[in-house]
Amino acid sequence: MLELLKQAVLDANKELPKRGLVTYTWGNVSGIDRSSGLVVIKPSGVPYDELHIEHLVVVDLEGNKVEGRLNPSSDTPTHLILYKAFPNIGGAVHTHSRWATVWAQAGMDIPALGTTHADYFYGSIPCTRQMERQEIEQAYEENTGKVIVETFNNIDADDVPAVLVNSHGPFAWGKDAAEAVHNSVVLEEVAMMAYHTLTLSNIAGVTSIDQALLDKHFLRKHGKNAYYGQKQ
Ligand SMILES: O=C(CO)[C@@H](O)[C@H](O)COP(=O)(O)O
Repeated sequence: MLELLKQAVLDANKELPKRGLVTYTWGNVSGIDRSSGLVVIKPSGVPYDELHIEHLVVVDLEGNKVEGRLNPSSDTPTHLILYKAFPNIGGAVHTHSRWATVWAQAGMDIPALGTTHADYFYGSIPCTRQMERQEIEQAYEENTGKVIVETFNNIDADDVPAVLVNSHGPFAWGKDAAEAVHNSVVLEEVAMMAYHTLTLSNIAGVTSIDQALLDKHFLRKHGKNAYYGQKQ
């Protein structure tokens, strides 16, 4: 089981540069085996074109290294907090993808402006609040996870599988590492579309997708029947 997970996490990490979501060693992908509670994650600082399966690091949910000679990603504490808080996810990804990072640096939620967004995200993609100096200076990566969970206090993480970390960049997740990367790719696309839509909207006056259209596109793709915006 763990070997299959390692291969899936390796493939997902290799997908990031293929999709143009990372430069150099930025970003990281992890996956969890829920039966054992073990997490496989990219090692810190290893270029993607040099990454091999034996480089991957295995940690438990407390962050203890179980397997691997390299250090786990510096963002490991963030990934672990997401796995603890969001029980249905099996994979998580962090990138500095350009358009999503633009929204994160501006501290702005990405509004749902069209059906491309609505097919994957049931509403705005939130940006976390700015962190306090102490949260930054002490255990930044762990506090990043905490502020993400705080942001999702009233949002179902299964319905909006992505977040923008203020002044930093996006995290996305899914049922496994591959789906987490898929959601990260779509996030980057809708971040660019939204930026340009709002730029044009000064003329067209567009502010948000019609609720019925949001319901129709999200709920039908995720096995829920829309009834005027009420999930059944
Ligand atoms: O966000 C950051 C740094 O700002 C990190 O995600 C790096 O982009 C990748 O760190 P490692 O996974 O190599 O430790």
